[in-house]
Amino acid sequence: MYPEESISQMVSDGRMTRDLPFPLEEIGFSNMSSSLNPARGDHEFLEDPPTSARDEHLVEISEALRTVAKALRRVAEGKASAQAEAASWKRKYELEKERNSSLKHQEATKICHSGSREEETENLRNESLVHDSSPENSVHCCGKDGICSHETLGDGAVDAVSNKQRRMVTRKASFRLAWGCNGYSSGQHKHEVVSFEKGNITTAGRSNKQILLKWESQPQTVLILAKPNSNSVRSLCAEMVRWLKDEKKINVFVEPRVKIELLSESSDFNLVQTWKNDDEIKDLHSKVDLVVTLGGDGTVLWAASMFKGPIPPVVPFSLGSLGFMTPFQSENYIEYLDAVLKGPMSITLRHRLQCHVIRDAAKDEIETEEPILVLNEVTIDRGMSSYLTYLECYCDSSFVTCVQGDGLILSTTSGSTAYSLAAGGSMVHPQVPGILFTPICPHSLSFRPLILPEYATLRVQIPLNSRGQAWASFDGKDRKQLAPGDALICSMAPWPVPTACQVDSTNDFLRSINEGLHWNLRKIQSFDGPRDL
Ligand SMILES: NC(=O)c1ccc[n+]([C@@H]2O[C@H](COP(=O)([O-])OP(=O)(O)OC[C@H]3O[C@@H](n4cnc5c(N)ncnc54)[C@H](O)[C@@H]3O)[C@@H](O)[C@H]2O)c1
Ligand SMILES: Nc1ncnc2c1ncn2[C@@H]1O[C@H](COP(=O)(O)OP(=O)(O)OP(=O)(O)O)[C@@H](O)[C@H]1O
Repeated sequence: MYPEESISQMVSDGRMTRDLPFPLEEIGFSNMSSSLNPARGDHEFLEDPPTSARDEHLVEISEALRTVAKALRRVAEGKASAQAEAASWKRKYELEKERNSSLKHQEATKICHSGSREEETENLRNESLVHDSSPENSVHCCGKDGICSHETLGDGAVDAVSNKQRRMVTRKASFRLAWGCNGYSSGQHKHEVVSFEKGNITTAGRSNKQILLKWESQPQTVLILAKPNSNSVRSLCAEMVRWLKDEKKINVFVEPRVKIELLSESSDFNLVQTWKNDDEIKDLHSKVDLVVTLGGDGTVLWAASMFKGPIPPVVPFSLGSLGFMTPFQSENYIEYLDAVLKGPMSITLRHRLQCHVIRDAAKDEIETEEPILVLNEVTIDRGMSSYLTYLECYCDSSFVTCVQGDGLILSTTSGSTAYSLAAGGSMVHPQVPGILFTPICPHSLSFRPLILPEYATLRVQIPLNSRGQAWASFDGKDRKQLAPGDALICSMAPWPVPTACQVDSTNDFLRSINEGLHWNLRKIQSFDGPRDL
């Protein structure tokens, strides 16, 4: 392929270096082509170098080129040993390049970095490779639709061949993480949770940090929602309205029923605001800074159900029997409300589920214009039917299972301590994002509850061959009949319910399960008895 007599010609016309697998300039043989002067007969050294070198540099070049030329000839002849030689030259080139690059950056790094020697070496190694112009590193990362791993890793392995304890550098393929949301690429908000360290995925921050709400301007308007038919609630409500108006100069909204009750007590409550129809309720979120609930968990659910979109922070006062979501004691309402109105306050962002019912008759059409939002759960059960429910369940496009039993609960983590708990589901901290999938009395020994990720979309289908109907209920209310062929679609809603904490999310949650549910209550075993010595 390369006849010996033509090598000098190939050097002078550039073919020799063009066909090399790497540029010789990069291992220190700079300006090789220009150093060779055919007119002077330099290229003739290649075949017959002089015993006394005219120029040290040219001797170096000629030796290198003779070796390469030999290797190339043998490669052309298909000899395995020549391939190994070429590979060894390539390897030398890579090591040389790495060394040069390290040396080049060392001075600069000495000035810029004050880290340890190991860190410096690691940084240099990474830096030299990141700045490599090879195709896999030339991809520009950190685009707007995701995050990239654009770092590389020195693996620290010892090069046994050279036996020089050189650390080999392996290249780690870069990649991009992108978050899809209903077909759209988005998720910049996820960047705080995931990062890359030397190309490896790590969690940089977690979402379990306590959330604080700080007012940027003074709250002006409070909506009070009160449990009906309770004398204690009625009298506390009247007292609270007076205090808010007289002491705090705050506008107060109450439900029309409550306004009538207040007015029957005194005309002083004339200035309390209310609404006339459901359309006005839709605008409440833009008028109200804070919602106060007086009742039990059901009143918190009631408050959440009034807001089909964004909902202002809720301060739940306990006037019920359990009060899992109502950490504030009504006796101390002045102290608590004072602190809340001043801020900052810890809040729990309680996720809600949004549900759509799709009728077989109107496939692909959503029955209600607005989704039904639930704070606790949506339940699909057998209602009055005496047959087993038969529900086909899908998570995104994957089949999950068939539920044959009394029904299925799709619950938020806030609802995990309500119906789902009674059906055998786990108790989950309300700040954990997820959807609980809990069967009700499944007629199967192996059916255990699941917790699915918060981004999942669940579909519960009543098969056409189901023997009975099913009923869906939303936070225990608004029952809807589902006929064979109908489906319920459920996913995380974009509007969580921010509820004020008495201490913080975790403290309030643990206090509720201990004091409300008497979780793991057991007498402590006495020391008085047999024990390890
Ligand atoms: N077998 C059961 O446990 C069962 C049956 C039906 C409904 N429920 C629950 O009742 C809820 C409706 O509540 P309601 O007050 O309108 O009805 P309700 O008056 O019948 O009260 C139900 C009970 O559930 C408690 N509860 C509600 N939400 C809770 C939560 N997130 N964590 C812990 N306990 C909670 C309430 O304090 C109350 O004691 C439904 O969302 C459902 O979760 C439970
Ligand atoms: N403002 C309201 N208007 C209409 N119904 C309400 C209102 N507040 C609460 N309810 C309903 O009243 C019922 C009981 O409310 P809640 O759970 O708050 O009281 P409770 O049953 O005494 O307390 P607990 O749930 O702690 O036992 C619930 O079904 C709830 O939906």
